[in-house]
Amino acid sequence: MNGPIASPPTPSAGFLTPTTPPADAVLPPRAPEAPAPGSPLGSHYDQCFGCGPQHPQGLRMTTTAGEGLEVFAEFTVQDCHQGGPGLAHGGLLTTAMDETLGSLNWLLHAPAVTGRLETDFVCPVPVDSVLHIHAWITGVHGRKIYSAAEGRIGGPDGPLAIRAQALFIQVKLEHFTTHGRPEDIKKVLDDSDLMKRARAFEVNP
Ligand SMILES: CCCCC/C=C\C/C=C\C/C=C\C/C=C\CCCC(=O)SCCNC(=O)CCNC(=O)[C@H](O)C(C)(C)COP(=O)(O)OP(=O)(O)OC[C@H]1O[C@@H](n2cnc3c(N)ncnc32)[C@H](O)[C@@H]1OP(=O)(O)O
Repeated sequence: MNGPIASPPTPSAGFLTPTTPPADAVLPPRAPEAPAPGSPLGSHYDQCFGCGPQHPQGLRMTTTAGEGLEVFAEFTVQDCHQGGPGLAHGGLLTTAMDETLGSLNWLLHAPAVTGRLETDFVCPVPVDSVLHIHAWITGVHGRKIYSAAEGRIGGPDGPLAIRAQALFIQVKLEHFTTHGRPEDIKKVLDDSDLMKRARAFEVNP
């Protein structure tokens, strides 16, 4: 409590990479293997906190392909998602946005991980609300995939509650096999269904 106030640490170099695409970014065509508009995208990994159907505490979100490079998802805010009394925790709302934005990778057939995710919380989201999320790709530049999303309460035209922009970076499947906990990777490698889903992401040469 005594003595001079320490000066705050400065962010390390490279921290402020934008989530808006550069002028020479492109909007690639939807991958030929991408699920048809209106079809569910499925879960990329059954233990994923966002979409895994086997995750005991997860959000179990499902996402639907839209036209072009867009997807739609719904997230119902439950008792266990509270931050303030009766209100959704902002971090969980961000997770729902991350999950939906990540699902855009199905449309490009490219495994990618979140590099940067920015979220604006526009209004509080009460428990029992259904958040309708719309996410779309705003540009691709090399391995960088830029995207944006909006979440509205109660319906696709409901009040805007949350806005996000993200930068995903394309990776090879080795990203997961190299860095993931070995026993979890082994389970995926030993499960032909899971592997089929993982391979469904790989870009055809
Ligand atoms: C066999 C088992 C498979 C099982 C899995 C199956 C399928 C999974 C496939 C896909 C998943 C699909 C859907 C997922 C849906 C939702 C889930 C939510 C997603 C997440 O929850 S995912 C977890 C959080 N996420 C991370 O855990 C990333 C940690 N991180 C890293 O792993 C590295 O950091 C990496 C790989 C990002 C980059 O590393 P790297 O060595 O490959 O590339 P490098 O550093 O050279 O960067 C190349 C260019 O990107 C720029 N760049 C790099 N990083 C940046 C950053 N953070 N911000 C801004 N710009 C960045 C550089 O500035 C450079 O730009 P430039 O080209 O202009 O120089």
